[in-house]
Amino acid sequence: MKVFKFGGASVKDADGVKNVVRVLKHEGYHNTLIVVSAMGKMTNAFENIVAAYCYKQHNLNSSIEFVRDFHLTIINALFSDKNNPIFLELEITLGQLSGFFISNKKKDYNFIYDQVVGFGELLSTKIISAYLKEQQIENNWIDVRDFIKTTAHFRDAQVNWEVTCANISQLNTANLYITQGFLGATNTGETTTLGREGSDFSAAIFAYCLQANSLTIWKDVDGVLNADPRFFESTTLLNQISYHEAIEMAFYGASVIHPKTLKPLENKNIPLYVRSFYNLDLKGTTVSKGYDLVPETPCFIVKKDQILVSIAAVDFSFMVEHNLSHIFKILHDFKLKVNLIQNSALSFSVCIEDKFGNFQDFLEELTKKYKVSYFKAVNLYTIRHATKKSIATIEQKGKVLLKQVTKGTVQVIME
Ligand SMILES: Nc1ncnc2c1ncn2[C@@H]1O[C@H](COP(=O)(O)OP(=O)(O)O)[C@@H](O)[C@H]1O
Ligand SMILES: N[C@@H](CC(=O)OP(=O)(O)O)C(=O)O
Repeated sequence: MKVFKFGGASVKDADGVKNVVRVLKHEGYHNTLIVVSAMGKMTNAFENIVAAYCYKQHNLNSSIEFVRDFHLTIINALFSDKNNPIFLELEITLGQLSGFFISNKKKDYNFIYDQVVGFGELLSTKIISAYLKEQQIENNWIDVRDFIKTTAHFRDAQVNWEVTCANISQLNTANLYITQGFLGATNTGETTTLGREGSDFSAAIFAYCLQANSLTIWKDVDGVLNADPRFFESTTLLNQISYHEAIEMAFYGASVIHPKTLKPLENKNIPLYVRSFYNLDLKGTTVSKGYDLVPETPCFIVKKDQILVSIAAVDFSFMVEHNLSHIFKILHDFKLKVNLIQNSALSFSVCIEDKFGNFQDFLEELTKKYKVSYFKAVNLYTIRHATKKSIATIEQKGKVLLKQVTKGTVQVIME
């Protein structure tokens, strides 16, 4: 069996959905399970619905209307028969969302978030499944929440591998299935999510439990490149990457593959293909056992909008274990993601990402005990397989605030 994953970018409009059919016809679609994300940027739109409901940040009805219009435009373009059941299905699904708001008694933001954003994947898969049927491609729509079982850590649920694999192994590998990325469920049936951009991971879970022959992630780029083409003018396609190299790249922030995707594949030696959904003749990138990097070339990863914080003790005492463990506890308490650390005798620098908007509260807590200075909106560049020339390319972009060199990897924070 093979597993395909189509992300939001590949199904952002009606042409994207038509292109899924083209891919399936080109590649063959028996013995295949397809994992799909919410269409385009719909997860962000559902986040706005959550904010409207929880914080009254937007108007709830108009936020839901926006999502409804977006999907309606797509199905209007896909289905000429306006009696197709998908039109009713859209209303029923959005009715379930409104029903949740009426019946919900819980105040937990993370719980509410997961119950709401999951509708993005439910809608995208229902629409694609209906369109495949319309195109005479018989397929089985399955609800991933019956298969991937997780802990109740809403927004960052951990997979219960044993139960999940037992569920998934019930699938008939001769069929074509379509299911949702990003979602799971607790054993009492509440929807959970695996973390933003987690659909790659969902696809890897299916590949692992099905002992699939391969996982293919279809992208709007030719494969994994040596840099994000949005930020670098000239890039090189990487033909082959080892699991280990890919894990390192994803860990440092190469957003083309979600970091959790690779380990399950490596454990069962399942190759990952990253291919262009535009150009089906290209081979793309293979991530597998074997050469680390072909061609061997410096790889650039950029993380934007970071904060560089320098911390020193007020009494000029050394920054050693007890200070550091205290600082890490505060970082953890405020859910700040640490992307780089560097320390000297008297100061400790940390490059952080403030995903949840907690930086001001963190600062207040930290300044009770430490002298703190910081630079906001800095960029963190990581160069794997760095050469003198590649480092110079980055350093000429502006002022270097911090540089760290470890074997083969150079990290530079630029103002
Ligand atoms: N090293 C890289 N190689 C290729 N693409 C990259 C890389 N790093 C970041 N990207 C970006 O990842 C994008 C594809 O990922 P994404 O938009 O999240 O797709 P999807 O919605 O299908 O998951 C590309 O358009 C590209 O800008
Ligand atoms: N829709 C979810 C999950 C996901 O992985 O999406 P994508 O495959 O489009 O990155 C998100 O946007 O976070």
